[in-house]
Amino acid sequence: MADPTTDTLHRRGLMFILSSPSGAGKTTIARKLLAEDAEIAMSISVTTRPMRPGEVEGKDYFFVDQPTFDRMVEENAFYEWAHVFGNCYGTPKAHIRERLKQGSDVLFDIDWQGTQQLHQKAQADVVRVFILPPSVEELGRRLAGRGTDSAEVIAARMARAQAEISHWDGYDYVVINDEVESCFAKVKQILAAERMRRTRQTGLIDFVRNLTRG
Ligand SMILES: Nc1nc2c(ncn2[C@@H]2O[C@H](COP(=O)(O)OP(=O)(O)O)[C@@H](O)[C@H]2O)c(=O)[nH]1
Ligand SMILES: Nc1ncnc2c1ncn2[C@@H]1O[C@H](COP(=O)(O)OP(=O)(O)O)[C@@H](O)[C@H]1O
Repeated sequence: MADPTTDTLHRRGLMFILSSPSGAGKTTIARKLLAEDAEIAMSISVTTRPMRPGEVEGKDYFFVDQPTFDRMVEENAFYEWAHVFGNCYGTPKAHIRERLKQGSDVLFDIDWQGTQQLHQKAQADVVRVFILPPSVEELGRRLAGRGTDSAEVIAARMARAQAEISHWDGYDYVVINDEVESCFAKVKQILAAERMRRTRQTGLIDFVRNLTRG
C-alpha cells in the first residue's frame, strides 16, 4: 500500500512491536497488517516450541532444538530472547538493522520481556503496542476456539494472562481487540502517525534547508 505521508521524504524504519496475552489477537492483527502494507515485514523469531498444525517453518517461526538455540545465544545471534511458557523464543539480528536504514519497518510479535530489551537497546526506533481482550471470558473462548492447543496448554496460557496484562503500562499504546476491524484500524492509525514523527523523517533536514535558503 503506498503511503502518501512517507513517499516524498526519506525516513528511518521503525520497530513496531505488538504484544498481548496469548489469544487476544496479535497474530490476527499482524497478519492483516502484513497483507496490506508492503512497507512492513515480519521479524521471524526462533523458538524451541513445537510447531502447531498450519504453521510454516521460516514463516511463523524458525523451529530449532534447545542445543541449537543455546548455541545461537552464545554466538550473540539474538537482539533479545526470553523464556515463555517453558520454551525459548528469540529475535535474530540478521537483516533488521539493514531494513531500518533503508526506511522499511519491522513488525515484532514478542512478549513484554522482549519488548523491554528492545526498548533498552533501540529506544528511538521502537513503537510498543499492547493488545487487550475485551474480557477474560472472551480470551478463554478465543484460545479454545483457535483449536491449536491442548486443554492443559490453554489453562497454562489463561493462568499467565493476568501476569502478562500487568505489564500493560510498559507500552506506548494499548488497544482493546473487541471487534477485529476496528482494532486493526486503530493499529494502522498508530503506525501511520509514528511514521510521520519528525525524528524519523531523516529527509526533512535537507528539505527544510532548501525551503529556508535565500
Ligand atoms: N521475547 C520474545 N517473545 C516472543 C518471541 N517470539 C514470540 N514471542 C512471544 O511468545 C509468546 C508465545 O508465542 P506463541 O507460542 O506463538 O503463542 P501465541 O502468542 O499464543 O500464538 C507470545 O507472547 C509471543 O509474543 C521472541 O522472539 N522474543
Ligand atoms: N476481535 C476478535 N473477535 C473474535 N475472535 C478473534 C478476534 N481477534 C482474534 N480472534 C480469534 O481468536 C483466536 C486467537 O487469536 P490470535 O491472533 O491467534 O491471538 P494471539 O496471537 O494473541 O495468541 C484466533 O482463533 C482468532 O481468529
